[in-house]
Amino acid sequence: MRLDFTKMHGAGNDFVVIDATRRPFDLSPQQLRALGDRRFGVGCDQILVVEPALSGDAADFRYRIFNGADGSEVEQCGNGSRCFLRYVIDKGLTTQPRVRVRTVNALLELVLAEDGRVRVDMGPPRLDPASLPFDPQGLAPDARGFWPLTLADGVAVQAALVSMGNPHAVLLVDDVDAAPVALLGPQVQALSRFSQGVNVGFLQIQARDRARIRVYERGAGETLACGTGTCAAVVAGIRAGLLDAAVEVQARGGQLRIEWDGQGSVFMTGPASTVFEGSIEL
Ligand SMILES: N[C@H](CCC[C@H](N)C(=O)O)C(=O)O
Repeated sequence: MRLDFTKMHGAGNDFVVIDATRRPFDLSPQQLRALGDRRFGVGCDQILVVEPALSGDAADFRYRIFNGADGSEVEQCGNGSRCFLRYVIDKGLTTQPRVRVRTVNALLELVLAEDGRVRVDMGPPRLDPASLPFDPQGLAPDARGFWPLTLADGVAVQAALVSMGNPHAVLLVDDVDAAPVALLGPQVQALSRFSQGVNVGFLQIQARDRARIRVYERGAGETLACGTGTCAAVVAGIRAGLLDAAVEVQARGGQLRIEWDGQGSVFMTGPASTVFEGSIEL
């Protein structure tokens, strides 16, 4: 089948976007993997599928998210949500600068800002282990909300556990450039306590309103940016008393602004870019 797509990125986290507003989405997991393959397909971190809202839903659209490396469907994608808004505006699927979109487990509100960035109400973080899910059996978090994890080789790490609709484990590091992301990321993901897998974030705090981050994503490996991972990391830093309520975070692919008042929604502001249009025979 021939498939038209749009290639986009949000701070370097890259996406293949598919318009399923006029014809039902019916790609198989192997077709999704073929699409996401960086050698034999288009290549992307995630595939975003834009669908009409269900009738009677408060949302204006639905959008589904699939990890590019393994075709797994996931609950949330922060950088993807910004690209989703850019896409529906540029494609004339909406004339509104403010759009509500339903994902698997959330209703997000997105606004196009004057400077072309997109601000997303990501909803509140969830901090109970069951929301990731994470099996806390025999463990308890420290006063800052960090849990002791023992990796397969006996190495002990401390991680804050935050759900943004998808699961995140956040480690504090002194220098993200020196952090052993490719080593620790898979080792944390391999823990059976994360029965649905986990995204592993590495947060370097530079000031109370400035940080750097790298994320080893579930179903994608290290990406140049991870919106939900950045939200989760700032929530962890605020809860630990290390960050203020508004933080500029530098990822390898770009910068995101994260705001959280300590109890309500997390707000993320950042870029969304279209790279090219294409079609592929799947
Ligand atoms: N790999 C993530 C989904 C994409 C999240 C990320 N690209 C973002 O911007 O939030 C997961 O399996 O939960």
